[in-house]
Parts: sequence; C-alpha cells; structure tokens
Amino acid sequence: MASVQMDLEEDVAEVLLTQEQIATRVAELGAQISQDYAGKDLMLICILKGANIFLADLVRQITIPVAYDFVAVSSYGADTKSSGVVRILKDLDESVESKHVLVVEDIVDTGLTLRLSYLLENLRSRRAASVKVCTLLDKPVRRRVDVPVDYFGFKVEDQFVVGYGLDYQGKYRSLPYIGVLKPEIYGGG
Ligand SMILES: O=P(O)(O)OC[C@H]1O[C@H](OP(=O)(O)OP(=O)(O)O)[C@H](O)[C@@H]1O
Ligand code: HPA
Ligand SMILES: [Mg+2]
Repeated sequence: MASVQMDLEEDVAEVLLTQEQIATRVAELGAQISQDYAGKDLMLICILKGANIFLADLVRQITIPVAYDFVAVSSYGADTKSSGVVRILKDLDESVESKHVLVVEDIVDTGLTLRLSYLLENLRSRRAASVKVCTLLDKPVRRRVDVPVDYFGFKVEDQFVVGYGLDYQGKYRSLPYIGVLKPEIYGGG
C-alpha cells in the first residue's frame, strides 16, 4: 500500500469491515435495489462528502437504469460529535419530480443530519414519487431522533469509525476498509 495510506493505517486500532466484506455487501444491496426498483425511475441522492465512495461502488452494482445527484449537508465539522446544527451547503442540480428517490448515506448515527436538514421532507415536497434511505452503516445505539432506514449494509456499535469515505477531521476517507481509530487520535484515551 502507498506510504500515505500506511501513515493513516498507523492510527487505526482495528479493522472493523474489510474491503472484501464491504464489496460483498454492496453487491447484495445493489442486487436488492435493482429488484425493488425494476421498472421505476430511480434516482440516488448522495449526501456529501462521506457517502461518495459508497455511491460510486453502489451504482456499479445496480443493474437497472439509475441517475444520481449530490447534496451537501454538514453537521459534524471537525468533531466526532454532531453540533446539532445542520447546514445545506449544496442543493440538487436536477428535479426529483415523479422520480423514486433513494438517499444514500455512509452512516446514520444520531440521525440529526437527515432529520435537521429536513431533506426527506424537502424531497417529498418536490413531488418525488417515493423517498427512501440507504446507508452503508447504521449505528442505532446512538440514535437521538427517528430516521427511517430502508436499506443498510452493516450495523455498527458505539465506536467512531473511519475509512471508505468516513473521516475524522477530513482524514482517513481514502482508507479502503472501515476501521476504528485509536482513542488517542481524538483525545479519547
Ligand atoms: O446521523 P448523524 O449523527 O447526523 O451522522 C451522520 C452524518 O455525519 C457524517 O457527515 P459529516 O457531517 O461528518 O460530513 P461529511 O460527510 O462531509 O464528513 C456522515 O457522513 C453522515 O452524513
Ligand atoms: O462514526 C463515525 N465516523 C465518521 N463520521 C461520522 N459521522 C457520524 N458518525 C460517524
Ligand atoms: Mg464527516
């Protein structure tokens, strides 16, 4: 592995999900979504930045026609805890009217990003035919507000995870697997 990746790896205490485990599960999700949305006008909406790697892999496992667009809503900033304030930084470029929308997230943790952004309500008010949520990781023990998760890759425990798009202070997104950071990295140990 390249030396930059080796530097990042030194901060990882444990690999939680390997590249292979992720790929297998993403393929299963792609197959399920292809079956569920067959014959429908499917549009994936990726929440930047964390979900972009999942989106890129997921769309290539979907075997029906699929479009995608991006929104940016950020709450975590540089911290490991949600600030509770969610800003819309970038809106959709395309209309979702009469499309079956699947919102793609890397992780649903407290649920505040999806809830406080009113993204799901917003998409419904723009007359999407349906609005569902697909997240790679679901961390239900930390949930503070109810969020409908229609598809998930893996459930995770109450640990701050990085890699495969997930960051800590903007770092670690490029790791090909999902790992747990050493507590000393974020002052937790
Ligand atoms: O359910 P929650 O507790 O709200 O946490 C989940 C959200 O937090 C992360 O985004 P972040 O705000 O870190 O932005 P990023 O994707 O640009 O890293 C992640 O990508 C989710 O969007
Ligand atoms: O565990 C996490 N890792 C990275 N970003 C996150 N945003 C919410 N939870 C997490
Ligand atoms: Mg983040």
